[in-house]
Amino acid sequence: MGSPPIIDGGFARWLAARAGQALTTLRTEMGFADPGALKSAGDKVSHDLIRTELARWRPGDAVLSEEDEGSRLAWTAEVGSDVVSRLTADRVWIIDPLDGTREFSEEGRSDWAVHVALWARRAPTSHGLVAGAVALPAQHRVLGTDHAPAYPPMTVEAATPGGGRTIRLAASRSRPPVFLAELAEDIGAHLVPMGSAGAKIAAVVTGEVDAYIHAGGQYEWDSAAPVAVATATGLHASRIDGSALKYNEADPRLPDLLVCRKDLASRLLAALQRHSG
Ligand SMILES: Nc1ncnc2c1ncn2[C@@H]1O[C@H](COP(=O)(O)O)[C@@H](OP(=O)(O)O)[C@H]1O
Ligand SMILES: [Mg+2]
Repeated sequence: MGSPPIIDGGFARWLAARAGQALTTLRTEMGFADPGALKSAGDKVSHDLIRTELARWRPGDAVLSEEDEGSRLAWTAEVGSDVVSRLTADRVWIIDPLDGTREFSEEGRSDWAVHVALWARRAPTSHGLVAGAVALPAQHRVLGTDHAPAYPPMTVEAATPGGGRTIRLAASRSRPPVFLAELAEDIGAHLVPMGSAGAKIAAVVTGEVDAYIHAGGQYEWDSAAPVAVATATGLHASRIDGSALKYNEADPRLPDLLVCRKDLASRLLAALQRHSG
C-alpha cells in the first residue's frame, strides 16, 4: 500500500474511504441476522482502522472520536488527559467512525456514513474546520473538502420569481425534532425522513433535499465532517438560533443545527424561531 495524500483534505478522503470499504466488507461478511452485533462490530472496525491510521500518519494531532471512552463527557478536572490534550492542541481530528449506525444494520439501506474532519486552532472559518470528508459507501461516493462539490443546482421553479416549489426538509427518521411537523406545515415543506447526519447533509449538498434540520441532541462528531463539506460548497450551516457552529469545545454536545441552501436560510431561521422556542 502506498502512502496516503499529504494534504489534509485528501488524507481525510482517503481515510474515510478506507473505513467505508472495511464497513462494506463487514456488512457482507456478517449479514443482517444480528443487527446488534453488526452495529457493535461496525463501530469497532471503523474506529480501530481510523485510530491506527491517524496514529501512523498524523501522530502529532489530537483526536475526538465518538467511540473513545469518555468522549461524551464535558471537560472537568476529573476527566482524563485525552480530553485536556485536545483542548490545548492546535489540530484535532473529529471522527464519527459510523454515523447512522442503526441504518448500517438494516439490509438495503444506504443512509450511513463515515465522518473524518480536521479542526485547527488558527482556522480562517468560525467553525474552525479546515478539512473534512464524508464517505457514503453504500452510495458509492465520498464527498470531501479537497474537491468541494458544486453548489446544488437551483430548480427551474425555484429560479422563477414567485415560483413556489415545495421545500424538501430532511430530518431524522428515528428522532426528528418534536416541533418539525408543525414547522413543515407552516411553511408548506415536505419532510424527507433519513438516517445519518452525514447522509442528510450530503443530500443537501447534492440538491436531493433543500435543508436539514436537527434538534434535541447530537455531538460534534455527528456534524463536523459534513458541515466542513457543506460550507466548502457554499451552503448555510448554523445552530437553529442562527448562531455559529463551534467545534472542539470543552463540552462535545452540539444538539441542533440547520444546513440549507443560502437562499432559504432567513426563511427557515424565522420559522425555527417561531416553532423551536
Ligand atoms: N437526540 C439525540 N441525542 C443524541 N444523539 C442523537 C440524537 N438524535 C440523533 N443523534 C445522533 O445523530 C446521528 C444521526 O441521527 P439520525 O440518523 O437519527 O439522524 C446518529 O449518530 P450515530 O449513528 O453515530 O450514533 C445519532 O446517534
Ligand atoms: Mg453519528
